[in-house]
Amino acid sequence: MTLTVAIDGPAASGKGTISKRVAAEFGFAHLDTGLLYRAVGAKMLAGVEPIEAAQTLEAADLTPENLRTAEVAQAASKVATIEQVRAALVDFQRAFAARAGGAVLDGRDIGSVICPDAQVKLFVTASAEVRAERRYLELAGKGHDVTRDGVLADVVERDRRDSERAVAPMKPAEGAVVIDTSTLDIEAAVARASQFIRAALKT
Ligand SMILES: Nc1ncnc2c1ncn2[C@@H]1O[C@H](COP(=O)(O)OP(=O)(O)O)[C@@H](O)[C@H]1O
Ligand SMILES: Nc1ccn([C@@H]2O[C@H](COP(=O)(O)OP(=O)(O)O)[C@@H](O)[C@H]2O)c(=O)n1
Repeated sequence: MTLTVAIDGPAASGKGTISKRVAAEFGFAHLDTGLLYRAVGAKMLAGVEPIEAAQTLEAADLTPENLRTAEVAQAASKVATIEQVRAALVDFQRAFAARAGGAVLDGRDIGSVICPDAQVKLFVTASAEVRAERRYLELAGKGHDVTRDGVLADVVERDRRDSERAVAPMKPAEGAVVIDTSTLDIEAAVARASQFIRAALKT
């Protein structure tokens, strides 16, 4: 069967972690759509015009390690406000979602715009302070030169830009279940998400 799981939510809420884990548990393919915007953002920082970058994006551009920096995240959220950038990425995401065997996509507009018919829609969130602390530990652990205040400011600024933009703003999709992970560890958050997928598989 073709089951689509849409997982949206703000920066560092844990949607990627949940997506990877449930994809492995249920044998679904996983697409981190944030990487598409990060790749376009990185190209803009390298001097390429963002719409052109989105229209010519290739698999080889999606190299997670150099894209997971605070600078690229900010650039991603800027290019993500451009309608033609978003439009250039729609077909790829929808084709991925329609894969036989099931797919999990995580991002900001998956349940609202990319896959409004997804059988499972989750909106994973947590307080800004909790999310910033998690992202700080992640980046500091990888040796990035970051401060707690700097990471919190980045997260708050991106959330504001992502939720206030005119095109495909971040928001819980109609029918989405909100999972607040502020007081949930990874195991508990994944268990919550799995429960909704299991229920959808039974229907
Ligand atoms: N429920 C949780 N409790 C504690 N840490 C978490 C939890 N979920 C995710 N993390 C950690 O927080 C960081 C950000 O998680 P990630 O899944 O990358 O978020 P997102 O995809 O929403 O940006 C990672 O280092 C991850 O291991
Ligand atoms: N479906 C998506 C995914 C990401 N994005 C944008 O891309 C940026 C980076 O996304 P991400 O998911 O990699 O960011 P994190 O939540 O991992 O910090 C976001 O701040 C959004 O501006 C989007 O607009 N739509």
